[in-house]
Amino acid sequence: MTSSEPIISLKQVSKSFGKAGAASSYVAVDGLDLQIGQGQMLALLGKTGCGKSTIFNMIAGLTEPTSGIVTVDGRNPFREFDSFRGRIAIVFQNDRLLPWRTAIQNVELGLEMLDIPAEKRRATAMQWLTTLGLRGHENDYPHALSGGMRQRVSIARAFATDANILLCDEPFSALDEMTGRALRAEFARLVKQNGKTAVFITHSINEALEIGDRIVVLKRPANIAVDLPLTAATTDVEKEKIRGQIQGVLAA
Ligand SMILES: Nc1ncnc2c1ncn2[C@@H]1O[C@H](COP(=O)(O)OP(=O)(O)OP(=O)(O)O)[C@@H](O)[C@H]1O
Repeated sequence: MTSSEPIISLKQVSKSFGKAGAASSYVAVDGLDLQIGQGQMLALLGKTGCGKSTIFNMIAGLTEPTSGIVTVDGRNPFREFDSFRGRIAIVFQNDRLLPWRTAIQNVELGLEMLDIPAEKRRATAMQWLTTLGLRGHENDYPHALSGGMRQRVSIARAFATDANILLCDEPFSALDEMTGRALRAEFARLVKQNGKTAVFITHSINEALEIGDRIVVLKRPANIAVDLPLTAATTDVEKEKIRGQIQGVLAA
């Protein structure tokens, strides 16, 4: 696959909950066209309930669209769910670490599911914990770690599986401003350095402007309101214009 081909593709995708046409049927995603290129860092913004998580669930193959086509790497993530094992990692707002496992055992979890031998598991987990600045804390249990450290463990867990797609659901929003800012800058660097494709849901325009190289703002039901590319050459003045555009959509 060349870098110009989308690794994630949603074509005319709709998702309703409840029986189609019934009074209780609810349209969460409405004819969405979204192509995401390999190596892209896409920030997904939108008012609460506009369908962001539903989009993630369809990309991750956890739910099937009511109509339209979702492909990841050219394949159907719902119907071929098993073939995506270890290829897509999800990072949540809450670190979702298992409290009875140490930091390193939590990072090893995804590798255990992929049947990686114990020695290789340990080495890979340790390498990612070290990269995330947690060397010396590998045998700590989650309760002994700060919120920022726990989120570092969950990011190490996502990278350790070698998944080439990272779906991040507000991964830094539960952290204080300084911790969140430092971690997201590091996360963005690691995504680029390791050639991952990342889609992250955020409610923060600052966060989207800081680390996104594309910002998609959704209206409700989920469809694209604006689709804004950012490059290293995007100036602060242009970013302020983009901020205004996003605020306008979110206020509508
Ligand atoms: N399993 C479900 N059954 C019925 N309705 C659902 C289901 N999942 C989501 N919805 C509805 O679909 C809409 C979109 O939900 P979704 O969780 O995707 O939004 P979101 O943009 O991620 O919201 P938030 O920003 O609050 O996390 C909401 O109105 C929600 O109530």
